[in-house]
Amino acid sequence: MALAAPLCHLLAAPPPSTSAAADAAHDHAGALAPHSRASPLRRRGRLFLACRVPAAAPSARGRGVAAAATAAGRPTVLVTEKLGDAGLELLRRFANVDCAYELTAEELRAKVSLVDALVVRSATRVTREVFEAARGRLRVVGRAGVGIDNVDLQAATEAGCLVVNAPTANTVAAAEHAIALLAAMARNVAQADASLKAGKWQRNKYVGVSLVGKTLAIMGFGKVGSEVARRAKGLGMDIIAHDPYAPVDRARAIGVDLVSFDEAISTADFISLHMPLTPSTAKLFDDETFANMKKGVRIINVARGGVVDEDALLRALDNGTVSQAALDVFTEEPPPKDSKLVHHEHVTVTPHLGASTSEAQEGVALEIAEAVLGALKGELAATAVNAPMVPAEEVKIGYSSSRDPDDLDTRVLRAMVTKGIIEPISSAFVNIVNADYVAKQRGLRISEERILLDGSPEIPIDSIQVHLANVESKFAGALSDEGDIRVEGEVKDGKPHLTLVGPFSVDVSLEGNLILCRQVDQPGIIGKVGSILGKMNVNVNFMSVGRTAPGKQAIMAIGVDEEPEKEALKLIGDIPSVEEFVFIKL
Ligand SMILES: NC(=O)c1ccc[n+]([C@@H]2O[C@H](COP(=O)([O-])OP(=O)(O)OC[C@H]3O[C@@H](n4cnc5c(N)ncnc54)[C@H](O)[C@@H]3O)[C@@H](O)[C@H]2O)c1
Ligand SMILES: O=C(O)[C@H](O)COP(=O)(O)O
Repeated sequence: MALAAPLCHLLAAPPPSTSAAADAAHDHAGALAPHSRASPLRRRGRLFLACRVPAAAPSARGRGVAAAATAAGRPTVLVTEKLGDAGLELLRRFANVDCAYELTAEELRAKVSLVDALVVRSATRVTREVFEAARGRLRVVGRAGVGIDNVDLQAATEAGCLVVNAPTANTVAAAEHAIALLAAMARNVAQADASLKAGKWQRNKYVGVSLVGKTLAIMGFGKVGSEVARRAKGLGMDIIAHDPYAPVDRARAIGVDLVSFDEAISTADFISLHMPLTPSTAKLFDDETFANMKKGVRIINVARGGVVDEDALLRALDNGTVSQAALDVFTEEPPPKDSKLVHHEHVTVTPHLGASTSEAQEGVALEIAEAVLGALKGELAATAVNAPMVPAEEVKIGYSSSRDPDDLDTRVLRAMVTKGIIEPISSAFVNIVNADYVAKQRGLRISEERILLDGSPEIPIDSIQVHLANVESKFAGALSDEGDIRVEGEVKDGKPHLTLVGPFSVDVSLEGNLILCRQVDQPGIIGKVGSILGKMNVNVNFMSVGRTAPGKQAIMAIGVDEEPEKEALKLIGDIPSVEEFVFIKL
């Protein structure tokens, strides 16, 4: 949001330097350091911030991307695996696209610092080292498919890089492949095909088993799992499913019973795996699990090789617990050439072809191209897998709006408030992706409140209030006696304006250079400050004055075109009635 970050930035004070960036901020502020005679400069206090925001205010991230795109030309997208033509064409309309397949890890690290987005499928390992090598430039990783186990999401989040996937376009393809493997395995299609091509005619050897009336357990009743269930029902199979997170109603609606893990594995004739690879599903199918299965069970895996302990599966095949397996995915891809599992006579294999239909690949490519381009434009991606979804707690942000609270997405605003608070006091780069993570890491916990107004729902947010405890302020005059800082702002003609600082009303455009000066209200101060700036060749582009009461405390907000010399700031500070001032570059 255009306003939230500058307002918070305005009030956050850099601590003693703890990093290179903080050092730089201090050095920069050396000539510009907050100055006060009357009170300690950095008082701890509470920040209360309220600002008005118009409907059309663009997101800060969006503006940043647009600005970057304008300054540096089109964004660059690196595509490291084969992508459908329609998706590539779409990407090429808005970005420079570098298709570089089969890169080594080293080559990927070398390229990634030169691109704004990276598009991968399952073969590219986007590791922490890749995000580190990107050195902050990489803004989006697009996974042209579902599984994101090849992307280090934690490292992406820490680097402020959004990860988006294409979760729906290959669902049917994967389900169809599971059914193809199920039928092929039951009827020994692959083995019989190889035998006949080798000149043999082995009708007795390849007697299969029927599917009708058999129990199929779907492990992971998500998009692919439920499509497999529908299709298998059509084959006359009885379907049970295990999924700790699947809604019972959805399963019931397609005639599937959700059962426990133990019941599923111990009663099924066929087991089809459709859960993601996560730390909790890794090697879920191990010796113990196989031992609890019905003797002679048949297993299909089009999910991820890593959910199965492949050595344990081999043992289960050898001892007859598992009579057949059909595998599209492997722990290591491609699997070693001499893999006993791949060469096992009771195992049917395909080289990770679940998503490989021309229809699915075109769909996935378009889905991911749209998501990546949207993310590069600063839009909130619906398929983001690491954007913050859960509000943090403690610092309180209130949004006054005429919109239904459910129709109010505040992630960008929350991120910008966090950015305004954290960036000036650290070397962190904060954006929509990592804001909650960085805030939590630094002990800044945020809660949000929506205040419903009577008005037009066309205007998403009318005002924002932020309560922030235990921040330090560069400008002690903004602190109330209770230790709160109150700031108000409003966006006028698309520009953020500061309208209140603590007890002082002002009207200041939050752009460019700003001197905030607190003094005792008396005639002549404006002239003195103006003449110092004039003598130093600093052009004043606006000035706004506010006071608590005649003759009491007053504030001057002065917009200046040039950054004043240290000497000019010192002279302002030396004016007897000036109690403190701060120079801010916005
Ligand atoms: N072989 C391929 O080419 C191919 C193609 C598409 C998808 N996939 C893989 O299939 C998997 C599923 O894809 P999807 O689109 O259905 O995803 P999905 O997110 O819609 O479904 C996954 C389901 O697994 C469930 N789950 C999570 N942990 C579980 C556990 N411990 N036990 C049981 N269920 C659990 C989730 O609740 C969810 O309902 C993914 O790993 C994906 O990568 C492979
Ligand atoms: O998770 C997926 O979408 C599938 O495993 C497909 O992977 P692929 O894009 O490498 O074919």
